[in-house]
Amino acid sequence: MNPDIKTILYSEEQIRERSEELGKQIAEDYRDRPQAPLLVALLRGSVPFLAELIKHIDLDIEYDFMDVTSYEGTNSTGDIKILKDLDTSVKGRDILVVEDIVDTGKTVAAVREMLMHKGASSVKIVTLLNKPSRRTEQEEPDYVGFFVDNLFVVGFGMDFNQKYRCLPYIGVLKDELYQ
Ligand SMILES: O=P(O)(O)OC[C@H]1O[C@H](OP(=O)(O)OP(=O)(O)O)[C@H](O)[C@@H]1O
Ligand SMILES: Nc1nc2[nH]cnc2c(=O)[nH]1
Repeated sequence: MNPDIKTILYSEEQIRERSEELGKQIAEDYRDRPQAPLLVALLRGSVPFLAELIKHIDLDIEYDFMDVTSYEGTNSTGDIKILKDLDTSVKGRDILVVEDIVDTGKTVAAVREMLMHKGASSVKIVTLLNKPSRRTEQEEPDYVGFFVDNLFVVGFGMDFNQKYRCLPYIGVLKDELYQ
């Protein structure tokens, strides 16, 4: 275990199993749609979850990336900036936004609005973690891996000042490191 980690909340195995359940559920829910969904993964945090999830969605899906950010350290600035937009057209498509965590909900609220504005047929959200205690927007993800309390978590894509994204599990840092 990384020496900076105080507690592991979800292990690699738990994440894999839950991603498999979510992938199967998503495949079932979209099976009868005329076209398979376009997965829109939000850089950078969602990459490990996207990689795990797509193994388990037995449909002819496509994926693309957007990079939007609002965080500095552990604080949301509330100001969403697009750093990279999609290369794929969303017009008339069912979109499934892939997130590592929904916290205040500001990121998914802004992305949902942008995608609907560009003519998506539907926008749903799949997130590995849901932290409803800090929600400020009326956003409820459609598919949730796990719930977390009001803790700043790292690992499996999630960073603290760009560190710890590559840990294969989700954990909490030792108190003295959150400065
Ligand atoms: O619900 P919210 O309060 O908006 O927070 C959730 C967002 O915060 C993190 O992104 P960040 O902007 O840190 O970018 P990253 O994915 O590159 O780490 C995370 O990946 C979510 O996208
Ligand atoms: N790494 C990380 N990023 C976040 N963005 C919003 N909430 C969190 C969190 O708990 N951890």
